[in-house]
Amino acid sequence: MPRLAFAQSFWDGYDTLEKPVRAGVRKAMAKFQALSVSELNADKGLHLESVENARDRRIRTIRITGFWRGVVLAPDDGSDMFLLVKVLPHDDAYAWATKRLYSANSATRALEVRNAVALDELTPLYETAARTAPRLLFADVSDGTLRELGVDDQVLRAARSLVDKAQLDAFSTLLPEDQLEVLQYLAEGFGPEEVYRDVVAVRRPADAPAEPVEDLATVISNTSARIRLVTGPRELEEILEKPFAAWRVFLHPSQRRVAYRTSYRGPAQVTGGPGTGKTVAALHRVKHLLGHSEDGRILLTTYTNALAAGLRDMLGLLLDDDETLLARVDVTTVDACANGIVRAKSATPPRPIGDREQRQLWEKAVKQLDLPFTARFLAQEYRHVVLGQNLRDLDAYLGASRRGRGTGLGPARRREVWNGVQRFEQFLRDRGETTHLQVCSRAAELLAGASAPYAHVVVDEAQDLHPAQWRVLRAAVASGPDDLFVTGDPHQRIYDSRVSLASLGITTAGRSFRLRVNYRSTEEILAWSAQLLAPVTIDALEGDGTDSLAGYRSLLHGRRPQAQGYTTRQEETEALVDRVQALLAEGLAPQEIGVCARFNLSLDAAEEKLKASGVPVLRVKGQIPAGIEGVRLATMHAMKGLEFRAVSVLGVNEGTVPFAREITPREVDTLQHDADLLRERCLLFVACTRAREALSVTWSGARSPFLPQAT
Ligand SMILES: Nc1ncnc2c1ncn2[C@@H]1O[C@H](COP(=O)(O)OP(=O)(O)OP(=O)(O)O)[C@@H](O)[C@H]1O
Repeated sequence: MPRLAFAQSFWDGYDTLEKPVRAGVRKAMAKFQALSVSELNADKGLHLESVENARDRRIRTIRITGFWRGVVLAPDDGSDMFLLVKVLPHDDAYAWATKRLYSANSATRALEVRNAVALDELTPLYETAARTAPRLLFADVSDGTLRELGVDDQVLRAARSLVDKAQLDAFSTLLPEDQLEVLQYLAEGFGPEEVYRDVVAVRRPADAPAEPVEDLATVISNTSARIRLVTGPRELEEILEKPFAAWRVFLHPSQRRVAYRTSYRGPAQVTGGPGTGKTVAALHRVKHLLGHSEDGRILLTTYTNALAAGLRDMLGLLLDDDETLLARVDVTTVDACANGIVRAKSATPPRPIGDREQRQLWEKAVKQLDLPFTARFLAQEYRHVVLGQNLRDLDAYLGASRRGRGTGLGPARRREVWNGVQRFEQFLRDRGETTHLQVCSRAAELLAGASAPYAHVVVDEAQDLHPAQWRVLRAAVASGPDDLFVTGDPHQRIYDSRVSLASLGITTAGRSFRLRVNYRSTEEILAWSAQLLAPVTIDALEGDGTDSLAGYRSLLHGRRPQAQGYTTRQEETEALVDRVQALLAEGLAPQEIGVCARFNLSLDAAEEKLKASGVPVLRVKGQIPAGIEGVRLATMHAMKGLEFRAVSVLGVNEGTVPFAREITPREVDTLQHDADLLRERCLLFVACTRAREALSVTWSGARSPFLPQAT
């Protein structure tokens, strides 16, 4: 009986195939499970036939419907594994099949595919131009090194003709996958040893023999990052029936390496730019940890309730809704977790108040005590210094370091601050209220004296957590192997939190990993968005040193983002309506389009105009109800964790982005001023990186100073 495997390329677009075509795929695939190899070859309906002039003699087509064909790689070496690689309309299928060549990578031993015809045609043209170029892209890397990294003759020749990264990008859809990645890493300036470690070693089977084995079945089973083997009819039915979420099955080797590492000796950290699959890695880690022991409980946290709801759904999908496993995982925010811990131990449940109410109490304290500070200054001092360091009395505050604060405070001034703090806390007690961070401090205290409730804690969106929240997480699990698994991106810090994880008893040294391949957005969207952060330095997730987006890239390509200014808000809104209409006409579903702005207020006009032109809309506040049609309208903060095929960011005006009122004046506190600006800049970055295929950024009047000059 033949065996069947699916290449990831098969799923690109599978979900958008029409029903009869999908039914045809199911019928054809069932034959691969029912017939012998010779029966398959003889089957009239399947019509498994070789392709004339194909570069790869193993390429076959099969009949799916009258008009659609499947492209299959068939074994010619006596092995029995068939690989379904594409389903396309008849002519496209033949055009695709003729040009492709599959081969085993000599270093990773995985199956790769290239457009051999296009490479042969283009390389001589680039070679001619390269002869007069002052510098070649891979001038510093020897042929020997490239070969050790798996680069073969045809790719070597192409690589030697490239002068810059833009040309490598132009070749990216033609080159074999692993070799392309090697070249991209080298082009980003990584040394050959790093490339070997991060691209080759993670894929190469541990027991790979010295000489590559060429039989198709072995090579296919070496390619788990891109190929899925089907083991039985039920599994076949399942993968063709369920909407296919590639992230459940195909992990990038760098994701697999971090998520399925048997055990870490202590806290582990995974960083990476937007869309690099950090959330996916965190979910797979939970799956791995569940398999580790029979009964340990796991806490999976993220920043907001809406994100937690999303994580819960994804975990259900990953664990096939296995109730026993799911019952062992608490998926929640740190605040909700802390609240539960405090509630369990006290007569009255904590009643945390929001930022606005806290601001009012600070104002009242300033007024009553006639303090020489603004309410905002006190609130920040309380957040960053008092709660940040968990200072409990005046002496502790008088002796505390105020690192990160931009104004010096002598002892007399500190006493005044402390009076304000006491008054603020008194107001809360009098009202029977508290704040989320106070609840966290209390929860950490309660946990300190008890046995830790969790065997493992997995943290997503870690960049936004406050030290008080980290204390809860630290206390929720005993220090030791696999205690904390933390994912986050410091470029996406949109709440004003500063932490040094080491000072909180969380050291990830030697257990820090980085993801670099973006699965969400096109390279054009990434490159454009990354420019927004080019002028600034970003502190590392763990609080020591800095982070960068070096090597961060996408394998997807598409149109360039549009950035456009308008004279009036009305014109900007009208242009938005036209853009949305055009996207809908292109075939996007309304819910695949996201529109966002700095404030809810700015979205009102857009909502009204879109509705008036007959476009269904849905305002996103918190969790999105599944299945409701409508273009999503959200603030930049609410965009966190979401993604859309097309995103329009509106009102990127001077005074709005950054929002002038949220920026501490430089003369009040220079460091806070810079931190506020950085937070707003990151917010714009987060909004833009939610786009998968199309991004448009607009403003009316003077544009935001964050937008690059060339825009
Ligand atoms: N191995 C994979 N195969 C296919 N798709 C993937 C893979 N990993 C991630 N994705 C997809 O890429 C997108 C981004 O993944 P994810 O949300 O995990 O990234 P992230 O790094 O957490 O992003 P952000 O920091 O921007 O929130 C999602 O649509 C996810 O399904």
